[in-house]
Amino acid sequence: MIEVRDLTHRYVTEGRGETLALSDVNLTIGNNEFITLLGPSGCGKTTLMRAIGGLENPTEGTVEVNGSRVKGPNLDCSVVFQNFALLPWATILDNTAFGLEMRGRSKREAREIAREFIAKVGLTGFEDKYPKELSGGMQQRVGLARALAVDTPVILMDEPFGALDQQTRRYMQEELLKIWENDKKTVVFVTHDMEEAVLLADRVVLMSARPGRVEEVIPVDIPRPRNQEGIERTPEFVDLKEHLWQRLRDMYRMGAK
Ligand SMILES: Nc1ncnc2c1ncn2[C@@H]1O[C@H](COP(=O)(O)OP(=O)(O)OP(=O)(O)O)[C@@H](O)[C@H]1O
Repeated sequence: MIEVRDLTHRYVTEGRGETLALSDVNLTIGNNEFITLLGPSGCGKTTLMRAIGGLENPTEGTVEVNGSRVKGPNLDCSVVFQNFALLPWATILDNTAFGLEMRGRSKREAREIAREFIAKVGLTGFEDKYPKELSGGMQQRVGLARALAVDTPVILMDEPFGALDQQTRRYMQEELLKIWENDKKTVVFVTHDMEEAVLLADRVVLMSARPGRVEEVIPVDIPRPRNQEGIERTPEFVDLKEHLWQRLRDMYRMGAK
């Protein structure tokens, strides 16, 4: 369970003043829940995700993960970044094994587990390649394998498919859903794509324009397993998308005034 209480975050940049990124955010996320954070650009989605992972120390308020207050990088969470964040000098196998070694596994054990997760994301045969030899979609599969391999109860994903072309993105969304449905974990997934937010989520957390607040929490009661083609035809999907679009459009209009 993740408990975010009264979270406010201000970035202070020397000589350029302060940015109030989040204001009084409250949110409870259940175990094994898939949450998407959606909101206008710059509303603080990444900041909230980083605060949950202990990568950002909030100005006010608290985050608890499984009953423990987060005070620094949190070993209960693994992160998948938009730009993959792979080590360019390490092979796919070593990139995937890295987090396991950091958590104290022997090299042999880490590599064994890494191979299993490389297979899960469909990259068997690429273990000895380097990141630059792989397409963007394949690199992000490595990012996913690395995050899954450490087997944390929480996975934080910061627009992980944002840099991919539309087809690859769709494929990756479906792969992620399959993996998550087989081995559920708590996922906090940042996106600015309404369709992606609805396709993946148990609940969509809609945030207001900066300073980010929780504007609305919207349950997605569309049955799983889901895929893009199937879901697009459901009236629930169409209605949710329309609702989100109206809310976001209002926020952009307010921002433009
Ligand atoms: N390290 C930083 N120093 C100063 N300001 C920052 C820093 N990181 C983020 N900000 C500012 O805080 C606000 C929230 O940023 P954040 O990246 O959390 O938003 P976001 O909703 O994830 O944005 P986007 O959808 O554009 O990726 C923005 O105005 C951003 O410019």
